[in-house]
Amino acid sequence: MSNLTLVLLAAGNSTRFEMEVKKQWLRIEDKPLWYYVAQNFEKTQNFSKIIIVASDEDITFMKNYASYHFVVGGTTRQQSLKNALSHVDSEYVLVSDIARACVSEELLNNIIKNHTDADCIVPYLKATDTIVYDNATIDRDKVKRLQTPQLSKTEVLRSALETEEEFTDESSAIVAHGGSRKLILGDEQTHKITYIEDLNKIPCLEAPSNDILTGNGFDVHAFDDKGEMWLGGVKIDSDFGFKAHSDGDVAIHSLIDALLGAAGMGDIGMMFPDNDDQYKGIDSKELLRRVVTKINNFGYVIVNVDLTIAAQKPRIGSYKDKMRETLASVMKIEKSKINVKATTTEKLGFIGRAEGVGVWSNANLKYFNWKI
Ligand SMILES: C[C@@](CO)(OP(=O)(O)O)[C@H](O)COP(=O)(O)OP(=O)(O)OC[C@H]1O[C@@H](n2ccc(N)nc2=O)[C@H](O)[C@@H]1O
Repeated sequence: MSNLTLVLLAAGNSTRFEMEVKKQWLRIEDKPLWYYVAQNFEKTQNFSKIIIVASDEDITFMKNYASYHFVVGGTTRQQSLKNALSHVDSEYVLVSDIARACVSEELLNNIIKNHTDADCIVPYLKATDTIVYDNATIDRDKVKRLQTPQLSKTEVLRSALETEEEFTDESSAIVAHGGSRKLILGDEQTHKITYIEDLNKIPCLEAPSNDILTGNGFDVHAFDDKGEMWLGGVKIDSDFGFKAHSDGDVAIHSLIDALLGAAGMGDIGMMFPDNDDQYKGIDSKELLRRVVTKINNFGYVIVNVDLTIAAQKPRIGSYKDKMRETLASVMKIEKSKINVKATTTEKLGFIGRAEGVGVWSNANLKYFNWKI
């Protein structure tokens, strides 16, 4: 059906999911959930356009995976949908939530088959439990639990959403606006992922892959004949510091690049530009904290990290343990997963001439394992 646009809503902040990882970034094998869902739809239908609605930050990373049409979401599902609709120019639009991860080809074809029968085609499930509404038992045979995807006439949906009233699905807005709705039997497996325990109720989702993702980082800072020296998150007893925009902790900068590298998220300067005043003099442990939060939100878990600090001075042997403790606390991992090495360069090169310090780092990540 070539006059049909797919809109996938993935801008939710997963508040009820109550996990560090945002549900759209859970891995199915090695694919983020949003990508897994989009590819499944793409396999079953020839859409005129596929629009993914997500946050700015997510879109930056999503572009690593695919060249779909990305639209920044709004503060509510309805606003996100309106943002998407401004990019829809096909006669019909199919709207689904990424959280409904397992939409069968049969259900999708059945929705499409009925697309001319009403302004909105909606899958529903019957209510099998006794239903009490506002303390009164009601006739459960009249209760319909609506699901997505829902297929709407684009113009009908667009005008139905020109309202301040918030609706949790397209068909309710359309019916409230005087439009028609056709209900077709839905599918239990199109269950919406709202809580972490929902994941084990959905048979189509494969566990995350056991891949280990490796990244490396390298950074250098020249000595400054003034200021404090911070290295590995620890204050070094020294009468000289590093030339830098931040606190100059070259070990943490190298470690950040290794973490971002393993996650495929670019480098430290992209995330914290060294000409941005907000980072002037910043404690690099705060930068590391933000990077760890981001990689956890995007579905990664730190396995281990290893740093090599190349410096003719200062001697850091007595600081290593404190560095490991400090970094473990910031990264929320065991101290045993952090190794800090030090070496001179036998007086060779700029490091050997004690002009500055260079640090190499490696980091290993794995995917957050939700399939327990
Ligand atoms: C921590 C921060 C923030 O305060 O500054 P410092 O305290 O080190 O100065 C920065 O994140 C520290 O970023 P870092 O990446 O080490 O700085 P630079 O080496 O100057 O690179 C800055 C940006 O320029 C880009 N870059 C660098 C070298 C190059 N030949 N081409 C580039 O395009 C890099 O991708 C990086 O994103």
